[in-house]
Amino acid sequence: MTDPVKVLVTGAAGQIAYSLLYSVAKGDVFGKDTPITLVLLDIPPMAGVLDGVVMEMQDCALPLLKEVIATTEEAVAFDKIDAALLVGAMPRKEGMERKDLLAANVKIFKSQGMALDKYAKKTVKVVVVGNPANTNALICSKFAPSIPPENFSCLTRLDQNRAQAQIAARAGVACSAVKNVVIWGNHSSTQYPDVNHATVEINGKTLSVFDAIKDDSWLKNEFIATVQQRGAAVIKARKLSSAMSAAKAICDHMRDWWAGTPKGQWVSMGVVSDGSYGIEKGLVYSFPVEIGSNHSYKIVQGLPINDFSREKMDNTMKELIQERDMALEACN
Ligand SMILES: NC(=O)c1ccc[n+]([C@@H]2O[C@H](COP(=O)([O-])OP(=O)(O)OC[C@H]3O[C@@H](n4cnc5c(N)ncnc54)[C@H](O)[C@@H]3O)[C@@H](O)[C@H]2O)c1
Ligand SMILES: O=C(O)CC[C@H](O)C(=O)O
Repeated sequence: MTDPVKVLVTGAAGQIAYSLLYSVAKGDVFGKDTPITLVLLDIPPMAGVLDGVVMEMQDCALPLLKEVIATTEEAVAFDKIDAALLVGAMPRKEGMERKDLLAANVKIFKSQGMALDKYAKKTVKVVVVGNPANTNALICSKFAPSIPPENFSCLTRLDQNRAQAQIAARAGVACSAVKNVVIWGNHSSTQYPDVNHATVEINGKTLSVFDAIKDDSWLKNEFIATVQQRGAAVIKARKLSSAMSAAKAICDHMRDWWAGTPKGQWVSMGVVSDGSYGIEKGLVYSFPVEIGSNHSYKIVQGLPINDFSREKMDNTMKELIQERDMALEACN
């Protein structure tokens, strides 16, 4: 067995963490033979709940789980970590836009960026889940200047999974038959789920999504709106934001980052823009990425972008520029 991977989960007393911790600790993310040290961070009023979570982790009797460290102090939480799953933040309530959370949540990510800079390994891989996830990741990276910007990401895999599932249901196939759906931009209602480069396998034949679905109007309207509004629909129905599906998506995101993507397939991650596809440099924008075996990703290059896509990609970029400016103001 290899050395344990030290994994921090913030918001560890919250609802996403309750679904997430078990999957991480049983080997779904870092490999079935990789021992795990789990670090759980939450705020002091949640210390009692955190104790209960630790008891349950112990009671799962998981062979890969070497140690659980529960804390309410960032200096302890971020110490020499290999991976950070930054979930802890306020969730949106019905009627709020995700950017309404910005002022409250961005300060958490400034503080955690500084803690990453000071205490974490320089190779740490960070996924920001707390909303507004893209802008929180940007702030986190900005306040951790000693860690390479490419080590920061935000979660848009939930949007990818939602898009894939919608296409699969419409085509009457399993989700695994749908490949290379792209989520561009912000994890918000301006995101652009793009199926122009995606394929569906039906009866052994690989078809474009447009040929498989044969309903361009649905693909250009209802499909996009459903994916963009899915988070809000879940909040309306559950009176709580998505948790089980979010936890699954966090596992998918970090597993692929750790182990790499299959040849010819890409996944969507919010990453720091290098200017690809005309997206302003420095924004944390969701792109299609291919990931190698050494935990390093490349933004997929050269995808043809039609006018319909261009408008939607620019629209979600504009929202991210506004969020960035508001966040920087809130941090000062
Ligand atoms: N990017 C995505 O796809 C996605 C999907 C679902 C939810 N989310 C977001 O994830 C976040 C968490 O959602 P949830 O449903 O688990 O919320 P929750 O309220 O159930 O749990 C959040 C936890 O974070 C803790 N917390 C608050 N401030 C903290 C801090 N400074 N350090 C550590 N912990 C802190 C809270 O005490 C709480 O226990 C929300 O912002 C939500 O909007 C993002
Ligand atoms: O705030 C929301 O829209 C819901 C939480 C989450 O971002 C999601 O997509 O389910």
